[in-house]
Amino acid sequence: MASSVFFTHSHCYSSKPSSLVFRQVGVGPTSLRFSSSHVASVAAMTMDSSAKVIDGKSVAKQIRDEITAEVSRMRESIGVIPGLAVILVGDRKDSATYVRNKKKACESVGINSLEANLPEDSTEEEVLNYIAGYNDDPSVHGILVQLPLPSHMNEQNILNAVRIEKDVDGFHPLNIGRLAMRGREPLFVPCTPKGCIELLHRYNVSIKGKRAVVIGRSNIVGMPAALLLQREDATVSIVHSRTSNPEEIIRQADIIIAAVGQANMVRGSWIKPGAVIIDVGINPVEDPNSPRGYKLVGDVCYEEAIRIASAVTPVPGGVGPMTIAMLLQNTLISAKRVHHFE
Ligand SMILES: NC(=O)C1=CN([C@@H]2O[C@H](COP(=O)(O)OP(=O)(O)OC[C@H]3O[C@@H](n4cnc5c(N)ncnc54)[C@H](OP(=O)(O)O)[C@@H]3O)[C@@H](O)[C@H]2O)C=CC1
Ligand SMILES: Nc1nc(=O)c2c([nH]1)NC[C@@H]1CN(c3ccc(C(=O)N[C@@H](CCC(=O)O)C(=O)O)cc3)C=[N+]21
Repeated sequence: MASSVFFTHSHCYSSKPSSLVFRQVGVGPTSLRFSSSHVASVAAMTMDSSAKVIDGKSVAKQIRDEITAEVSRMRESIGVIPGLAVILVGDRKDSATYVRNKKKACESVGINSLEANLPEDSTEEEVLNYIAGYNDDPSVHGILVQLPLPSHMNEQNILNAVRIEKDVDGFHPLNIGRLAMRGREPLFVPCTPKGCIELLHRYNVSIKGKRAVVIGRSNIVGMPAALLLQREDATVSIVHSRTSNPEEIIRQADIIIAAVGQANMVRGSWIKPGAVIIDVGINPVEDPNSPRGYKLVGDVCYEEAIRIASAVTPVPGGVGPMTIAMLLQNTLISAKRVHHFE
C-alpha cells in the first residue's frame, strides 16, 4: 500500500528513564549566550545536562516582521512591491502543501505571489516557457521551481534557465559556484542552509574555529550548508551514505547539521555533550494518535539529543519555517537590488 512506501517505521528509544525536570533556560552551564528575544521558554534537563530548544518558528516570525516593515518602506518610497513566482509541476501532495505555505507567507509580508500549476505530463519546453516569461517580467523578482520535478524532466536544464538575478532558491550553478569560491559572493544563498546559519547567529552560537559535521551532501541542503559553515571559519566534515565511520565523525562535532531524510537516525550516543544540533530532516512516521495518521520527525532522535546537546532544533518548528522566511528575504533582497533601494 502507498502508506507503507511513504512512511518509515522508526522509534526513538530513550536509553534513560524519562525523569525530566523543566526550568528556565539561560542559567545553565553552557557556552551559548541567548539574546533575550530568542530565549526559548523552557528546556528539558537531566541531573547533569541541559539543552535549549532552538525555536525556528518564533525566529521565522520575527524575520517575517522585519521583512513586512521593509516591504512597506519600499512600497511607500518607490512604489515597488517585490514579487515571487512559484512553478509547481504535477500533483504531489507534499509539494502542493509547501507551495501553498509559501504563498501564504508571501501574503503575510506583503510580497506579491504568482503561481503556475502545470500538469504532471507537461513537457520540459512548457516549463521552460513559463520560466522565460517570468525571467522577462519586471514585476517578478524571484522565481522558484518546486522540486522534485517529474522524472521525465531534466532538472539541470530547468534550473539553469532561471535568470541568476531571480534565482532566489540559489540553485543556479553560478550562484553555487560563487558560494564555493573564496572572495566571491553569490547573488543568493540557498534558503534552507541560510536558515540554518541564521538560527546559529540569532542564538549566538559561535562558528569560527568550531568542528562542524554536515550529514548529507545534496545540492539543495548538505553541500551548500557545508560551504556556508566553511565560509564562517568552521572546520567542516561531510558525512554521507558511503562514510565508513559516521558515528565516530559525528561524535567530534561541536555543531551538527543533519540533512539526510532518515527518521531519528542520529542517536544520543553519537552526540558530543554540549553540541548544537540543527535538524533539517522532515520525515513522516506513522502516528495513529494524529488526525493525519502520521507525524513529522527529524533525522535526529530528539528525545535523546535534548539530554546531551546544548541546543537542538525541533521538527516541526525548527528549520522548516526558517526556509520559508529566507525565501521571502531573498525575494526582498532581489527587489532591492534591481531597484537600487537601500
Ligand atoms: N526543513 C526544510 O526546509 C527542508 C527539509 N528537507 C529535508 O531534509 C532531508 C534531506 O533532504 P535532501 O538533502 O533534499 O535529501 P537527499 O535525499 O537529496 O540527500 C540525502 C543525503 O543524505 C545522505 N544519506 C542518506 N542516507 C544516509 C545515511 N544512512 N548515512 C549518512 N548519509 C546518508 C545521502 O548520501 P549520498 O549522497 O551518498 O546519497 C545524501 O547526500 C529530507 O528529510 C528532506 O525532507 C529538505 C529541504 C528543506
Ligand atoms: N525549489 C525548492 N525549494 C525548496 O526550498 C524546497 C523544494 N524545492 N522542495 C521541497 C523542499 C522542502 N522544503 C520545506 C520547506 C518548508 C518546510 C516547513 O515549513 N515545514 C514545517 C512543517 C510543515 C508541516 O507540518 O507539514 C516545519 O518544519 O515546521 C518543510 C520543507 C523546501 N523545499
